[in-house]
Amino acid sequence: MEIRDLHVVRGRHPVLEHLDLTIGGGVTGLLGPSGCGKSTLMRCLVGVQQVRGGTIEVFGRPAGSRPLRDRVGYVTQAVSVYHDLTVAENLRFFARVIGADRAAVDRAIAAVDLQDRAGDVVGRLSGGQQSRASLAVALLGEPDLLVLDEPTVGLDPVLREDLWSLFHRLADSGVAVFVSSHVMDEAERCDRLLLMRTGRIIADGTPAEIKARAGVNDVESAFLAIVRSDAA
Ligand SMILES: Nc1ncnc2c1ncn2[C@@H]1O[C@H](COP(=O)(O)OP(=O)(O)OP(=O)(O)O)[C@@H](O)[C@H]1O
Repeated sequence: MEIRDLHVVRGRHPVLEHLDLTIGGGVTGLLGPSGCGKSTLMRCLVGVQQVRGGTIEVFGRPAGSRPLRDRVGYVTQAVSVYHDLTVAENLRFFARVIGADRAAVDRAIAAVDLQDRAGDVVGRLSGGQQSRASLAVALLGEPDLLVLDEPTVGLDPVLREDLWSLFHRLADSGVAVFVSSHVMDEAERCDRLLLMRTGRIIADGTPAEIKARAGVNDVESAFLAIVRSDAA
């Protein structure tokens, strides 16, 4: 994925200013405080954000273009499955929409480890299970890129851990996973970490590299140190 000179204005304010970024395989984490532009950047990658300037290419095609429809999965912050349908009913419904077969439904449910709850109505599942059901929908088309906007928000540490393990299993199977979070302790789970602040990427590297560069032991301190040296 190649982003060049991306410029986005939302409302009256510039949100992303001349952003350049290349994203590859593995689990890439986008971390930064609320409002820094993470969702906006993700919306650009999936091609649903109006941009003022710049280019965004995914697998060599313009973001959002037709050939990418099955290749990019996107999970927004809101749970995007029907609460009054079961997990399996949701998956079968979305499979019909995108033309995926029955086997894809079973594979997606298995990938998020919801086989035991496939017959349960989504509204009666836990938050983490609901997030996994949304993720299963995104997996239906067997995407090569998964864009996940704060998928672990509001989940307890055990469920967050489960989801991160799932992201790594997906990445190991060849899916590029691009995931945002504003929880700094999740940073350690990323293969590559992008720290974002007010529409700019202020650090880019493995968690170990970023900590070493800042001379600190945790990503939160690294973030603060980088912000301070940036301001100085
Ligand atoms: N629909 C909108 N219209 C105008 N401005 C918007 C809109 N959505 C977001 N913004 C602004 O764009 C900026 C970036 O928002 P964005 O949602 O990308 O941030 P974020 O880092 O994803 O935040 P969060 O972690 O809270 O989801 C914010 O200043 C926000 O106020």
